[in-house]
Amino acid sequence: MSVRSANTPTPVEVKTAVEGFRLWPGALDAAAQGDLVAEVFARLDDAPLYRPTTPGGRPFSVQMSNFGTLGWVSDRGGYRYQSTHPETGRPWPAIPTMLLDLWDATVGWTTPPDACLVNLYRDAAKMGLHQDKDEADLGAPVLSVSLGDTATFRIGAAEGGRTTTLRLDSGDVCALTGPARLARHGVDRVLAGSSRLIPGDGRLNLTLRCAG
Ligand SMILES: O=C(O)CCC(=O)C(=O)O
Ligand SMILES: [Fe+2]
Repeated sequence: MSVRSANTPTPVEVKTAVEGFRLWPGALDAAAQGDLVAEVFARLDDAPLYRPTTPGGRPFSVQMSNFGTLGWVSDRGGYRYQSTHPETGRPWPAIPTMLLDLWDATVGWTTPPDACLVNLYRDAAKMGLHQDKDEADLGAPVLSVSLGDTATFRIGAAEGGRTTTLRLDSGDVCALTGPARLARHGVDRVLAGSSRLIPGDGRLNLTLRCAG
């Protein structure tokens, strides 16, 4: 198990407008980060990254794919989870065991995740403020792993009010739990060149969810 302090994880409860945003700074050491990136890219041969469009028809700046029995997709038909890749029609590859172990070591939620969204931020890609609310059980946490370039992440209450900005560095793991499960959040920018971890550069974000 390559999760640092997996037996006694010590999350930091980050003070934001809403309680329940937890951060494990440096949860993955350099070796674990390298292993995970290799596992992810091997699976992306089967489930290639693609650029979804919003329901309004605008392409996302982030490239996406998924692992697990369900994957998050967006197109003119709306946001939803489905069991196959929209471009290849094939089932999504399995979630890497390392990520399932990380889920067990951190969020304290006994049901394993069935969905892992892969987000690749290259160039000026970013993600606008949104809520994660397409999952069947909105009580289950969302666990997010950051790899590669540092992100400027913003989080606020479910509706309106002030937002808090923090940096997510490579190897950091965070979770939306409890009242923060429906917090608005997004990535304002990615600091290009802050890491050399990702083949072709950029930032890789993996989010684990109980979708179905
Ligand atoms: O890239 C990130 O850190 C956030 C990703 C995210 O919010 C999402 O995929 O719903
Ligand atoms: Fe999100």
